Amino acid sequence: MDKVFISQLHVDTIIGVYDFEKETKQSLYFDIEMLCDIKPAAKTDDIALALDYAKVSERVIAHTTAKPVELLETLAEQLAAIILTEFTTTQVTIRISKPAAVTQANTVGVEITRRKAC
Ligand SMILES: Nc1nc2c(c(=O)[nH]1)N=C([C@H](O)[C@@H](O)CO)CN2
Repeated sequence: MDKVFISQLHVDTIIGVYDFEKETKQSLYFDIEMLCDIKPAAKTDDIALALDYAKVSERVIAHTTAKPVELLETLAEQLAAIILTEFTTTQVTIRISKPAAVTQANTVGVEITRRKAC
């Protein structure tokens, strides 16, 4: 199966468990892989038949900045459900990195893979 991907999409937003995290935006980075068949788009050279990574990126930014949540897990599950519902992909993998969360680490985060229900 083919993939459309988004690498290191940067979004500043309110996210976190602790009180101090509810006042200042922090950086998140998203890596997203979406399984799909790219042949219809390739054959026709038509963006309407493509899984549009720009539209997915806009949707991820809009949702991530709309309503704060505490856990990266919550955000990852919400975004996976949105992408599987609104875009023509059968499986999505979302990795969210929060580099400022643990000073001793380069970055930390979560990764999930979810499939469209049959
Ligand atoms: N598995 C997770 N662990 C932690 C999260 C999280 O979202 N998922 N969040 C925090 C805090 O918000 C942290 O980022 C503050 O340093 C801690 N652990």
